[in-house]
Amino acid sequence: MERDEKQQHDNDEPLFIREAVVKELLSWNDCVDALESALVAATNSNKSADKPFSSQTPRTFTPVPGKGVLLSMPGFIGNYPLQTVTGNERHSTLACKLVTSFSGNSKLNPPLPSILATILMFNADTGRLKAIVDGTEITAWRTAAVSLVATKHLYYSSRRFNSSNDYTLAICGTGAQGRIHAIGMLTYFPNFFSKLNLWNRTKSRAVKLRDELNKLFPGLTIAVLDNSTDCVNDADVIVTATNSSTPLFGKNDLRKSSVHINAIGAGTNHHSELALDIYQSGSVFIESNLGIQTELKGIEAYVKGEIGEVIKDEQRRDNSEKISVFQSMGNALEDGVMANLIYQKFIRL
Ligand SMILES: NC(=O)C1=CN([C@@H]2O[C@H](COP(=O)(O)OP(=O)(O)OC[C@H]3O[C@@H](n4cnc5c(N)ncnc54)[C@H](OP(=O)(O)O)[C@@H]3O)[C@@H](O)[C@H]2O)C=CC1
Ligand SMILES: O=C(O)C1=NCCCC1
Repeated sequence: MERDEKQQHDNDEPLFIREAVVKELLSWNDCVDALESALVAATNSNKSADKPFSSQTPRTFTPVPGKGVLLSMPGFIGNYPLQTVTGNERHSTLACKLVTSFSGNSKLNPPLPSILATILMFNADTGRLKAIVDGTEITAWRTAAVSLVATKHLYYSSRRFNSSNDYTLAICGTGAQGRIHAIGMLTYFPNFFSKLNLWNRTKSRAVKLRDELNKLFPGLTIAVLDNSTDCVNDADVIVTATNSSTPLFGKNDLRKSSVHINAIGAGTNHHSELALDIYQSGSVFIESNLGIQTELKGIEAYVKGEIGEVIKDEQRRDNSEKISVFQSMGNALEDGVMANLIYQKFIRL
């Protein structure tokens, strides 16, 4: 099957990379490295011979009344470094992700993921369609891996040599994103977290995830909490991944002196999961300024900078502040580099 697919590609027909193959080719270290490139490129829109750069328009939202929404996410990333089996090479990628969000899918029998995606890759010199890559698993992994990048640069790197790694991770919302964030955090930062707190509106789903994680990470203490405030109370690193349109917790619910939050979910908007006092007292970082005017409309907080600037060390968390927030929205550049990472691995299989 795979040989046939590659044969087609040799005849200049677009390649199709299906979900099962994508899953086999994903790894956390590769994802984090590739996404750091995308996030750095997001900070630079000027064509450059030696630096990564990008070109992007805001994504569009086509509502399907009462059901869901279709997003189209085009983006170009130029001259970015990507590690492949043949070494560290420079790449340029033109891609467009089409992604649907239908929150009722979990109630279907059998259930479907709420977020389903396809990524179209084009030849960046001619515009010709080069590959169609299943984007559902890529969307799940890349969203979690961008949170890993934010957590690494805003929290982990200044603590990784501490002698006692007894940090607590809290996950509010144990759907597809909560699950993959738990697996990503515990795999990419090994032995950093000694405890995991889980909370979900429907408790049985948190219990199911606890049972799965107990097998994957023996020795880790995992607690399932009855409410979101108890879940975050003793946490050092927090992930929120729900459709909640009202805040899950506020600043007074956090006991630790230094806390990093990755806010992933989108309820009414992308900043409805956290109370206003968290945004107003913390350092807030985003993926790209492009999203501020459109998708962070109404956020009553000062956004300190883009994660790409933190990676380049041009922006930092102010460690005198108790809280840092990575306000995730999702960005087409991330999907472009991820599709290319999978494409490059696939053609060398
Ligand atoms: N930032 C980004 O790049 C991305 C963001 N997302 C967003 O992340 C969120 C989670 O996505 P995903 O995990 O794929 O979706 P799932 O459908 O798999 O999970 C949804 C989760 O949200 C919970 N939830 C739904 N409504 C509420 C509510 N009113 N209050 C509290 N919890 C609620 C569900 O709880 P229950 O089990 O009780 O139904 C479940 O835990 C979504 O908002 C999605 O749009 C997704 C992909 C990328
Ligand atoms: O970036 C994405 O992909 C998504 N972002 C918001 C919710 C739907 C998927």
